[in-house]
Amino acid sequence: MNFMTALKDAWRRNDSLVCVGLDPEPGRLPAGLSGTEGIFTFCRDIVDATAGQVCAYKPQIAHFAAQRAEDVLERLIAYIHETHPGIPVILDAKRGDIGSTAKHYATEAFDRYGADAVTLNPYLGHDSIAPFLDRADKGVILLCRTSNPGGKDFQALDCGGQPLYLRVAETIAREWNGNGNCALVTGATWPEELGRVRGVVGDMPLLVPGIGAQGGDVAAVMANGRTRDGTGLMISSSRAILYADSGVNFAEHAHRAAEEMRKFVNSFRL
Ligand SMILES: O=C(O)c1cc(=O)[nH]c(=O)n1[C@@H]1O[C@H](COP(=O)(O)O)[C@@H](O)[C@H]1O
Repeated sequence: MNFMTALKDAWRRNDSLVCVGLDPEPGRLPAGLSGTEGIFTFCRDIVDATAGQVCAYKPQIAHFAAQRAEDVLERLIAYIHETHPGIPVILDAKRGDIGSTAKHYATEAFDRYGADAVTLNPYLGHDSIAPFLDRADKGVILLCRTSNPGGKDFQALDCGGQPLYLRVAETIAREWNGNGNCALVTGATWPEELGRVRGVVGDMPLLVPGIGAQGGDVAAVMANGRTRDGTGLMISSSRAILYADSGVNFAEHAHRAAEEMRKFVNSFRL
């Protein structure tokens, strides 16, 4: 199914703007789980426990690749599609390279891993993103104003009277979104900037990491980022949900943390 349609359906069906980030850390797996099989079991149990609470999942590729667990990532995404159909999977890979290489990254994300959307770095410009944009059924989620402290080093630089991140947002909304498959990353730690981005991109979906472990403010994100119909956001949290508890009942605690976050976000929806 088309990523944008699947996302809108999941917002409605699960009444949720919450995205759970799947960032397995070998040193934080619950007792009894280890190795690449432990990573699969951990992520699978988190997914099964939270599938009713989310609008998307976002596995982060380095957390798998660093453990030589790319095959686990492939299996996990296939598992999500089979067991919880209709929940879009965003591969967080932040790719960006010249066109001839980018086409292989597009094949990797969409055909090897079977992701519905991928995060990308727009720094190399339009031709580096074209192989992804051409996949009209897939989501192309571009870094705009990232959540980390150093995000401002380049993103806030003056670009003809406006910060670079706003110019990025405008260009993507006006010139790159011919297939209607673009979204932007705007960190929860910069809610005012997120509001400025919303002001120039209309109803384009925003992926908003930085809630939970990075201390982002849900109320401010909602006030500045939600669209008129109370959607438009994929508010992502990884560590605060995955590691809500390290005991044998980790999945139950993850369920509770995701449900609390869903309800808290929804309290600011309309
Ligand atoms: O693209 C991302 O997902 C991303 C962009 C950004 O600006 N900040 C950011 O933290 N992320 C990712 O979102 C996740 C945040 O994890 P937590 O801080 O544990 O919720 C990590 O996987 C990051 O790589």
